[in-house]
Amino acid sequence: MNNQQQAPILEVDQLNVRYGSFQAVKDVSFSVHSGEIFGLLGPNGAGKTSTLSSIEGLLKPLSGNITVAGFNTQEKPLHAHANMGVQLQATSFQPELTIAEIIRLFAGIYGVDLNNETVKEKLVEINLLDAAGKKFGELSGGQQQRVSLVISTIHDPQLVLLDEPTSGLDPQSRRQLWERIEGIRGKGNAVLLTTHSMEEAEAVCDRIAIIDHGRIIAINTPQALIDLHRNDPEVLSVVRKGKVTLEDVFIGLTGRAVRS
Ligand SMILES: Nc1ncnc2c1ncn2[C@@H]1O[C@H](COP(=O)(O)OP(=O)(O)OP(=O)(O)O)[C@@H](O)[C@H]1O
Repeated sequence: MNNQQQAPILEVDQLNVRYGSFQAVKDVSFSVHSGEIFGLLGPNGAGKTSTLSSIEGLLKPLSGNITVAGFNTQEKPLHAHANMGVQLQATSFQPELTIAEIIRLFAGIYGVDLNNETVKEKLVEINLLDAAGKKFGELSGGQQQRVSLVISTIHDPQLVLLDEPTSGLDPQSRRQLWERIEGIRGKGNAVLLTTHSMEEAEAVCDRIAIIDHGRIIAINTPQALIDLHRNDPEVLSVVRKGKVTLEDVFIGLTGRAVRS
């Protein structure tokens, strides 16, 4: 049985999010399966973070159902949360704590028993063993991202949620992070990420959803989206170097206008 036939690890059904009178997410439905990296792509303000925050339980949606590992996030939030890992922003970490202290602290929060040897293994995993005693605030952006990713997976969750995990990283750090994200998939777990990078979406995502003005306008593999839309007049009108790319399809589908 392939993973698409199993029950999805994440199911978002008819999600609607409203801020006051403004509806940011409109009838969004999609599912993510074990062993899959799924990307949410969309212009600024499209509703990606609102969707992610609803899954994480940080935002109460107007309507819709979300299940994680079979648990409804509103009815069984603790069970749902136990099965997800959320990448925290750098500002969520106390800058005066060392990396080793942060790993121990979050292991405690997640109820994971780490001894000195397993903390060391985590540090080796993110190439930061030599920096174990460094304060978080002294790390580079790339190093902070690596710490943040290891924290989000410390309890080996079945679903990992990453909001623009590689923004601001140099190509080397970005590649390294891609490999770590692929490592999560390699263990049979699932990743839902948001990104503005079409290169990233093509390189690591098995499937992507393009979201615009709060609605999903396409879901497919990156290659299938290119193949399906390569002859659309809107796509052809934005092709730059003769070969249709995912970015051409994205701009063809979402329009050229810069969002506020
Ligand atoms: N707390 C809030 N109150 C009012 N409006 C909000 C709030 N948070 C988000 N919005 C609006 O909802 C819409 C969707 O925002 P969201 O952050 O989900 O988009 P996004 O796709 O993640 O954008 P970006 O790529 O810029 O991060 C935007 O128009 C935004 O201005």
